Amino acid sequence: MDPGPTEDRLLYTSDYLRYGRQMILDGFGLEGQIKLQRSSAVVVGAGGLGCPALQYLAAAGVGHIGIIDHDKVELSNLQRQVLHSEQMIGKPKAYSAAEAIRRINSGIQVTTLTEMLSPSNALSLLQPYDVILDCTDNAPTRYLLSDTAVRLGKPLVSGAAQKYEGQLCIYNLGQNGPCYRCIFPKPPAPQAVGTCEETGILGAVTGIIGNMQALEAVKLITGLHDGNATLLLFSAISSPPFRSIKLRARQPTCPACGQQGPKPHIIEGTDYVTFCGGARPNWLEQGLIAGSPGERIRVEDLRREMDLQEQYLLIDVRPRTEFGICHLPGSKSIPLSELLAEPATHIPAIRTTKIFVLCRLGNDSQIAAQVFRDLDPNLNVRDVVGGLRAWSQHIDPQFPIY
Ligand SMILES: Nc1ncnc2c1ncn2[C@@H]1O[C@H](COP(=O)(O)OP(=O)(O)OP(=O)(O)O)[C@@H](O)[C@H]1O
Ligand SMILES: [Zn+2]
Repeated sequence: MDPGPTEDRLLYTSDYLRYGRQMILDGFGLEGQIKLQRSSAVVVGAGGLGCPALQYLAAAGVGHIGIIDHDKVELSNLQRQVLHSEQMIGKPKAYSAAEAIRRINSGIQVTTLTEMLSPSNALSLLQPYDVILDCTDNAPTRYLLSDTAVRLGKPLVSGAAQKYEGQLCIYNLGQNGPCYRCIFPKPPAPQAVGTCEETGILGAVTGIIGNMQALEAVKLITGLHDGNATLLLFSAISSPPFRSIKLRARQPTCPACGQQGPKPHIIEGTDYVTFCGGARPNWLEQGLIAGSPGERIRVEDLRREMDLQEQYLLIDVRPRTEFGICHLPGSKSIPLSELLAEPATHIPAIRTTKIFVLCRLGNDSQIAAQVFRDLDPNLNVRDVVGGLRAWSQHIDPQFPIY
């Protein structure tokens, strides 16, 4: 039985072995390990970025790790959210991640929170931690985290990843480091930011950024960080894949961290969703309610039309890559982007009695149907409500949802 640390043996005996490989590094040493052990870090979002970040923070021996995530594990998460497993589908991500990192390191304290971070709880939930990691996926939470980090005077290690690309930055670093608002004073339009579900993401890309978030946190805690704020840009398909931009200093006029000091009640008084342009539309629901009835067709009716053996044309307007994943038999691929670029070239091919336009969720198909109507008002065009997702839900459960 290891009696535990003493005055001249500051770690458990087994911890000298466990952490020896990093303790022998110049600039790290026993001192670095003790700093890690006495430190705390909170990871907001236990998804694609949060999982690898948590894995390395736990393995390195950060003494207290907080995990905040309100979501549950889904099958589509497992491609990149590497702490979760098939057995954990349906369970809260915070618990799943906590269990996984406790298996890696039983010597650390792990606190889980299954609440959504919001203006009313952010200060109290993040206050106990030395370093905050932003591993979330939406603009309102990014601004909220930044304002909270400024108010609490803590560094915010922020990661983002989409498609083949990633970004990494530490905000509110030291005395002069800018906050997220300094660099991005205006949020992007809600329709300009897609979720991983909409835009796609390669798992290893989130792995790279999430690992680097853990690395930056370890550097901050152990004093290895040089204190310079830079924005690191990564693209898996560019050469070279990494670029680094030196960030300007804190903006004197910034409402969060500027010279006037934070605007009073900036956290409590901000509706972050409205600030970021309002709630993102629920595309699926929107697809189910928009449009006039004569211009739309439900999947059940499409099925009947297809069975009638009459002439019809079924146009799938998803990108070709998605068409290549799965499509309905007999459907013709005309990607929306190609249709919008050169509408007229597609018109001769579609002079058929009935034209049905289809996409993944039922939104792009509405745009495409309108393009056809604008080209020729006599065309009998209807878009398929709810798209292929609805086809899978109501007609053919074997048709893949992705
Ligand atoms: N305000 C918030 N409070 C707590 N957790 C948050 C907040 N905003 C986002 N998250 C969490 O951040 C994580 C982001 O990870 P990621 O985008 O990889 O997962 P996802 O949302 O499950 O992905 P997908 O878009 O494929 O469904 C999610 O688990 C999400 O629940
Ligand atoms: Zn600022």
